[in-house]
Amino acid sequence: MASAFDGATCSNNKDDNLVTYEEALSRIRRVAAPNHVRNATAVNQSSLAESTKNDSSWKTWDESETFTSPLLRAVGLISAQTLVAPHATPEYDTSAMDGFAVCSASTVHATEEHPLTFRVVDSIAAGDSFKCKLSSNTECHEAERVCVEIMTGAVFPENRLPQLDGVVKIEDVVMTEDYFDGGQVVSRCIRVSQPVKARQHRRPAGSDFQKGDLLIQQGDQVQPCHVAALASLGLHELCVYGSHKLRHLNLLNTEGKLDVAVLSTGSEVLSHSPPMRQPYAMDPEKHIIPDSNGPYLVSTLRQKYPNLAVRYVGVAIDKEEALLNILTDVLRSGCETVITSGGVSRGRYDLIRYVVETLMGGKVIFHGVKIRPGAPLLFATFDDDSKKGIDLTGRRVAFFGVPGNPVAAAAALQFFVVPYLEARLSTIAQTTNACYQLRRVINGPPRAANNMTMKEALRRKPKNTTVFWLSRRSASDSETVEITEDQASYKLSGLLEADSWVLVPATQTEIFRGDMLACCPL
Ligand SMILES: Nc1nc2c(c(=O)[nH]1)N[C@H]1C(S)=C(S)[C@@H](COP(=O)(O)OP(=O)(O)OC[C@H]3O[C@@H](n4cnc5c(N)ncnc54)[C@H](O)[C@@H]3O)O[C@H]1N2
Ligand code: MOO
Repeated sequence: MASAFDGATCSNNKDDNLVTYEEALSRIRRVAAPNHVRNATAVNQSSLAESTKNDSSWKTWDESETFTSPLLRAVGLISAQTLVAPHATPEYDTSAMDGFAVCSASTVHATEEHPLTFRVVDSIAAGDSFKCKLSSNTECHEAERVCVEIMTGAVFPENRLPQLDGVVKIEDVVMTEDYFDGGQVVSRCIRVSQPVKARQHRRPAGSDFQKGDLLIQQGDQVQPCHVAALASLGLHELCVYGSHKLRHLNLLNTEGKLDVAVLSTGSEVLSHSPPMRQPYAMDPEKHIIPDSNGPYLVSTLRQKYPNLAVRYVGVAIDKEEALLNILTDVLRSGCETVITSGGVSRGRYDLIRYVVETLMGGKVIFHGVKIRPGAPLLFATFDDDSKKGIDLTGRRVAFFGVPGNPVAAAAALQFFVVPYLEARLSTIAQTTNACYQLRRVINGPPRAANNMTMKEALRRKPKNTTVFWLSRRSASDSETVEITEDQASYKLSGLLEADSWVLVPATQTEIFRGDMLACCPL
């Protein structure tokens, strides 16, 4: 099969194909329009009554009893334990971008007119440990003019080539390949035409959680952000208050139907469901990270839409065939919406678009949005008339390929998947007279998006880009919100700090104290 990375040179198509947030939303709403309604998913009044009954029972937990709940079932319950991070994350320094690790000091004289050439000596995928192909007597100065291809999330080659301290993005280099007569590639080089800053695009070990950081406190009501944080540290269960009877209350009656399937992707990612653990993870040489996106996406959707059947499918490795097989099975299983996380940016193993579009005949509606975080988002559809047709029995399936970084995945869920599902559910309700309960009420009525006053001025933001900031509503003034400190799209600690998102439109470049901005709860 052709690789998504074929071609001797890499074009610099940067942001050319990105759509605006507004355009992306309008395309999403068009896909959710009434002519593609599957009646079978409509929920009738009696199941609504059933789930409402369950909701009220949730409030009657008994503090004299506790039980151990699987994390994915613990949302809404009250934690009976205080848990802290058992170790730091990331465990190693990792790359924030798909590109090339270079010695930043050796790039200071790089210019457009005089680009510097670096020989690519190896490639590190996320999860891989670095086995340098250079001979053991390679001198440091030689290492300054070599580079290592590195993927987002891959560990820096610190042990063997510590000089390679920063990363230049793949779209910021020109790649060349030299061939033998027989057409075989003998060496690959990159040309760098601007200086790389020391430690550029590098995520330091321990910059998300430090060992001992608080994850959840006894008495906290468990939220999806707790699920993500605990899952990212390899925790699968939580002791919660209540009787064992509660264990079954959040298993809603969705038997026989599947509306949303959630699949995480990445060879470095370890499935949250123990039976699905891939053999890859058993290799002690690999740098494995636990899946936190799958648990976050599933628990958020189950919390928001208790009447939808949301299934965690597990993890697929970054191989075309593995992705094709598992996605084909998912489509055949009758779902209406598929959400994958990871594999949509520019790395050698970012195969989602290739598999969806080229191997499965999906129609790409957009790939790349002028937003932060979450820019590489992919939205596609599958219809019965797709060229590589899998029989969808009349369904149109919406496909969201959300980016792998956890905060980017959370933003994509909130600002793209949720509007799609809301449009879809109201469409179904209108056309079938079915009644949907859109949100579970745990603590009072659903918290809607509204305008909030900014507590502080905000640094400049990129032009022409819509930004979703994690924020916290003021404890003393319910109309005021502030942007939380130290946000980055790989930091789950940022999600734990926040309780809402603030949306800064593309047209606004500066935010002053007292400005009003749209804010919606996490
Ligand atoms: N050269 C470029 N590199 C990257 C760009 C870019 O524009 N040019 N965009 C960056 C942005 S923005 C994002 S967001 C990420 C998205 O990348 P992918 O969707 O391809 O995701 P991966 O590379 O597979 O993973 C990214 C990151 O997230 C971690 N990850 C993935 N899945 C999970 C999971 N289920 N649970 C927890 N963490 C997960 C993964 O290990 C990586 O660290 O691309 C940037 N790169
Ligand atoms: O890590 Mo990326 O910035 O979506 O947002």
